[in-house]
Order: sequence, then C-alpha cells, then structure tokens
Amino acid sequence: MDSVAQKTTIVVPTFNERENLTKIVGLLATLEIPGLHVLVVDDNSPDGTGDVADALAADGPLPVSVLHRTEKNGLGRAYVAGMTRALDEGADVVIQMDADLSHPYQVVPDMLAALATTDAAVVLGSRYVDGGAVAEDWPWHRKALSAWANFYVNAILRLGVKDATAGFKAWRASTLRTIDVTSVQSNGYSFQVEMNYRTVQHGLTIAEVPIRFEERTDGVSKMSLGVQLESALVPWKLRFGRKR
Ligand SMILES: Nc1nc2c(ncn2[C@@H]2O[C@H](COP(=O)(O)OP(=O)(O)O[C@H]3O[C@H](CO)[C@@H](O)[C@H](O)[C@@H]3O)[C@@H](O)[C@H]2O)c(=O)[nH]1
Repeated sequence: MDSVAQKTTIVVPTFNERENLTKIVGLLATLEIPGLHVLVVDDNSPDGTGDVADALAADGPLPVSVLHRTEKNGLGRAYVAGMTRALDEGADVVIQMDADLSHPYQVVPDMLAALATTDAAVVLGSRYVDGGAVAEDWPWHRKALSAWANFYVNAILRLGVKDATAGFKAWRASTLRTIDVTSVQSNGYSFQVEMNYRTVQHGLTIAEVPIRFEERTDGVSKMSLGVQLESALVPWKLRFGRKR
C-alpha cells in the first residue's frame, strides 16, 4: 500500500469531551502523517463538544469533519456510523480511538506500519501483550472488570486475542467491508468484541501492538450497568445466535 497516497481516517466518538477533543486533535496533528483525517462522531453532547468539533473542522491543525447525531446512542452505534461514513468517503485505513487521551496517539504510526508490512486485517493497541500496560491510577474495579471481560470473552468465543476488549484499532477498509461493519448490532462497548469476532469468523488475522492505556484526566467514563449487561450477553449471542 502506498503510504503517501493512503487516506487514513481516525474516527473519534465523543460524548462530553470538550476539553479532550481539542487536545487529541492537536496531538494527532504533531504526527504529520500524510492523508490523515479526523472524523468526530458527536451525540449532541450537552457540554458543547459538537461546537468544538465544528470549530476544529473550520480551522483546525489537520483536516477534521464532524458527524452530528441527535442523541446519545452508545459507543458502538457511533462507531458504526463513523466507520460507514469513512468508507463512503474513500478511507483506505480507519482507526478507532477514544477522545479522552487514554489511547497513546504516538502509536498510530506503529499501527500503520504494521498494516503496511504484514497481512493483518486489523492492528489493535493491546494492554496485555509483552510491553503493554495499564496506568497505575486506572481504578482497580476497571482493571478487574477488564481482566474478567477478557477471560470471559475468550472462553466463549476463542478469539485468540490477548486484549479482546481493546478500543484502539487500525482497520483496513477492505476488512471493514468484508465483515460488513454496517450491520454490526452492538450498542455499547461490546462493539469491540463483535468486531473481533466477525474478523476471526472470516479467517482474518488480528495483530496486537503494545500500548500503555492511560486513565483519563478530564471528563468521565460512559461505562454504565446497561453497557456491562450488554457486554455479558453479546458473546453468547454471537456464539449461538444466527450467523451474520
Ligand atoms: N458519540 C458517542 N460517544 C461515546 C458514547 N459513549 C462513549 N463515547 C465516547 O467513546 C470514547 C470511550 O468512552 P469511555 O466511556 O471513556 O470509555 P472507557 O470507559 O474508557 O472504555 C474504553 O476502554 C475499554 C477497554 O477497557 C473499551 O472497551 C471501550 O470501548 C473504551 O475504549 C470516549 O471518547 C467517549 O466520549 C456515546 O454514547 N456516543
């Protein structure tokens, strides 16, 4: 793949990330990656994140576009809408990334290099491979939940991935088309698992590069009981439900 001509779209879902969004766009711009775009998918954030995104689109340090949605519909729905838009707009690679600076932006070039030099269908930023880590100040209950979720998901779906719930990933556009991202059903964080499962079901390879996952310093996590319940049910639905 020609890395200069390649269009890379980073999809950033936002709900109340006003402070973080400006920072992450500024940091991504410092990477000076040719063809890099940011697509913000905002669910009508009450804190005005959508307006911040529009200001960045009008006069930002790198090309930014904004998908405004009318209500908070979950991270999974935001990603499906954003990835679909990115494909329609001709992206060659689509990266999913949280707005809250918990994903190390410096690793984006490593992910692109891994896609360019291997046959991996997707490269994910992994906390649980050698060299990966989780910030010491990530709350203990989140660490425990993450460890449990990875065990649970792999026990049911046998994904063979160390960080099955990771949210920082670089996808080939061709992979997103093959797995038909437009038909992904998950609303919340189980989106990550459903996407991995579809990839494995198609016989495609998931590569992991190590990252250190940071605890956010601004804003709050949108993890809710509903999100957790959906995450507990989705692996069973994927394993025993109608195959898509
Ligand atoms: N548009 C939109 N964005 C959302 C929504 N819910 C969350 N987001 C955005 O999605 C990103 C991640 O949300 P957080 O709520 O901060 O996630 P987290 O608890 O830190 O969890 C992260 O790590 C998990 C792995 O431990 C991942 O499974 C999860 O997907 C996420 O990346 C943030 O940019 C947040 O604003 C929503 O309903 N709509």
